[in-house]
Amino acid sequence: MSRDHASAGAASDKTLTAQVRVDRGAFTLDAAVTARPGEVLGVIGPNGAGKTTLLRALAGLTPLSGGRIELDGRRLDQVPVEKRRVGVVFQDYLLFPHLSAMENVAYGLRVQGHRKAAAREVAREWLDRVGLAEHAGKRPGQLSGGQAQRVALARALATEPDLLLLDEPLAALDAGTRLRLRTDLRTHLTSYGGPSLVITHDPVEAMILADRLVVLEGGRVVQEGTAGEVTRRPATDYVARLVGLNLYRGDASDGRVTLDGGGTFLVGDRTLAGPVHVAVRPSEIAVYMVEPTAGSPRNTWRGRIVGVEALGDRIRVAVDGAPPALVDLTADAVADLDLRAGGDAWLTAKASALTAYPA
Ligand SMILES: Nc1ncnc2c1ncn2[C@@H]1O[C@H](COP(=O)(O)OP(=O)(O)OP(=O)(O)O)[C@@H](O)[C@H]1O
Repeated sequence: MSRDHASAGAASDKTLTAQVRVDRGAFTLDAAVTARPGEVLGVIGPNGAGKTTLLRALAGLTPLSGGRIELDGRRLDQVPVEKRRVGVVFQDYLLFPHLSAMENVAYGLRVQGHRKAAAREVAREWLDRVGLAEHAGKRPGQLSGGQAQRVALARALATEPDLLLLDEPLAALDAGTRLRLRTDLRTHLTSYGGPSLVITHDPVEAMILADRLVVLEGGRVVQEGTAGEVTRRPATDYVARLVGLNLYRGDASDGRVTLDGGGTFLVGDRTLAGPVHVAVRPSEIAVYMVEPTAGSPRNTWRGRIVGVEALGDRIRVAVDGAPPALVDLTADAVADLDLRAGGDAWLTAKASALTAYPA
C-alpha cells in the first residue's frame, strides 16, 4: 500500500448504527440496522421490500425522510455524499465502459484526492488481490461477468471505505461463476474489517456471506439474527417459505396449540401460553394412506394432496387440510405410497418435531 493511501482511513473501528426512513409515495421504508466492524449484515426480503432503498439511503444516493445514520456515533447522513467514504458494489457494477479495469479502480481514489500515480499503484495492488493483475488494461466490455464483478469489488475496497454496501453482488453471474466468487467474496469481506451490508435474494448466499441477517418486508425489519436463529424460528411466512419450513400461528395453552387456520397441535412445551408460532420441517411429517394407530405422542390429521413436485433429491408434497402442510418424501416413498394429486392422505408429526415459540 502506498503511504498516502495507508493514512487515508481506518475502516476497522467503526460501528454502523442507522435508523432509516424514506417516504416514496405509497411505500415507506422505516428500518433500523446496526453492523459492528468486521460484521457482514445480510439483508434479505421479497421483491419490493425496500432492500435497495435501504442501501441507497445508507450510501446517500436517496435522501432520508427521517432518522439518522451514524458511524461510531458520528452523523454520516450530514456528510456530503462525495465525502462519505462508503464503498458500493451495485448489482450491475456500474463500471465506466470507456475506462480500463485499472482506471475504474483508480477512479474512486482520484476522487478522494490521491495523485494519479499513487491511485494507479493502489489500483494495481487491488486488481492483483482479486486475481485480475493481467486484466488491468482491459475495458469492462472485454471482461467476463465474474471479472467485472471483481473489478467492482476492488473499486469499492480500494478506497478503504468506512462502510461497504453490496447490492446483489453475485446476481448477474451464471451459477458456476457465482459459486466460485461466493467463496472469494466471503474472504474479501472478512479481511475488509469495517461494517458491511449485503443484499441478496438467495438464502444460501446470505448464509454463506453474512454473519447476521436482517429480514425486510414491506419496508420494515420483521426479523433479525444469525442464520440459525432466523431459520429455526421464522417470524413470517416469507421467511418460513425461504427456509422451507411449515409455519403456523395459533394460541397455546397447556401443551396444546389451537391453530388460527383450523386444527390443533400437541407441542412438547407446556409452559407456552398465548399467541405462538409453530414451525415444522417438511421432512418431519410422515404420510400414511390409512389412519395410523396411536403411538408416541403425536399429531395426526387428514388432508388432500394438492401438489407433488421434485425438489432436488426429494419429492415435496403439498397437502391441503387443517392445517395445510408441505411434506418432503423420498421418491421411493412416493412410489410405495402411490401418492398422487387429488388423493387423500393422513399426516403425522411427533410433538418433539414441532418447534413452538412466542409470536
Ligand atoms: N424511484 C422510485 N420512486 C418511487 N418508488 C420507488 C422508487 N424506487 C423504488 N420504489 C418503490 O419502493 C419500494 C421498495 O423498492 P426497492 O427497490 O427498495 O425494493 P427491493 O427490496 O430492493 O426489491 P427488489 O428485490 O425487487 O430489488 C417498491 O415498492 C418500489 O416500487
